[in-house]
Amino acid sequence: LPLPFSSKSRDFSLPNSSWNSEMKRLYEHYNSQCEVESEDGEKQKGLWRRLPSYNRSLKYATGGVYLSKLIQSKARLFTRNIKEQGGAAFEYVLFNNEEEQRCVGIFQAGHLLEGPPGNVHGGAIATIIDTVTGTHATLLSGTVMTANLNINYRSPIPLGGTVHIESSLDRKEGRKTFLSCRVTSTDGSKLHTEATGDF
Ligand SMILES: CCCCCCCC/C=C\CCCCCCCC(=O)SCCNC(=O)CCNC(=O)[C@H](O)C(C)(C)COP(=O)(O)OP(=O)(O)OC[C@H]1O[C@@H](n2cnc3c(N)ncnc32)[C@H](O)[C@@H]1OP(=O)(O)O
Repeated sequence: LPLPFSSKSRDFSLPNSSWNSEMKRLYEHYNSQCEVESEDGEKQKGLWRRLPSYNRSLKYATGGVYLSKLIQSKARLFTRNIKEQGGAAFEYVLFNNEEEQRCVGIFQAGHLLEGPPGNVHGGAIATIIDTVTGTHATLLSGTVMTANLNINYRSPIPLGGTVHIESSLDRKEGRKTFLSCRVTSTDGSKLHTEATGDF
């Protein structure tokens, strides 16, 4: 596994007591497809892989940028830095399907992410889309940055609710990777957000 995915620190993408039933159900849906049992009872790699998630990536930063010891020790990943008890902000887990070049995020939006009354802030939605597509682009193409993220907000996401996020590869052009992303209700019937990203 690439370095950011292989740390020994706490893995934030495992179920915790703040997860609602939809979050747990979808987690189980994908997690049960990460390992399959063959006819002779052997365990085999499945279609999906759960991606672990840690609260810091800076200690892995390389290159010539000067990072003070203070920043190095205090830096935390934006989506994993809320000290309050679990469930207050971003609860999410990502699963990758390498064969189909699809990456799925299951996202439960906590009470600290309010924008319009009772609904999730558009910036928080952009953040989780950037996280899913950015991670997907990294898995597909190695080290990348988000160059462009285009978002259409179609229907509000209720605060406290769980949504299904799916990123898929549109095309690669030289060193550019183009992805599409859809945020829907967990049963897929309601479209919340559509986005495209260039990395
Ligand atoms: C994605 C990272 C994932 C990491 C995963 C780690 C493991 C998991 C751990 C934790 C998961 C968390 C995951 C979080 C994910 C968050 C990701 C972010 O939010 S990244 C921060 C926001 N992005 C910036 O700050 C970029 C700022 N911009 C730049 O640095 C440059 O502009 C850059 C690198 C994007 C391009 O600069 P140039 O100098 O390399 O290249 P030039 O020549 O300008 O462009 C190359 C080609 O791209 C097009 N291009 C450039 N900018 C574009 C734009 N805005 N829109 C469309 N095309 C653009 C150009 O037209 C050119 O195309 P032609 O080759 O000519 O065909």
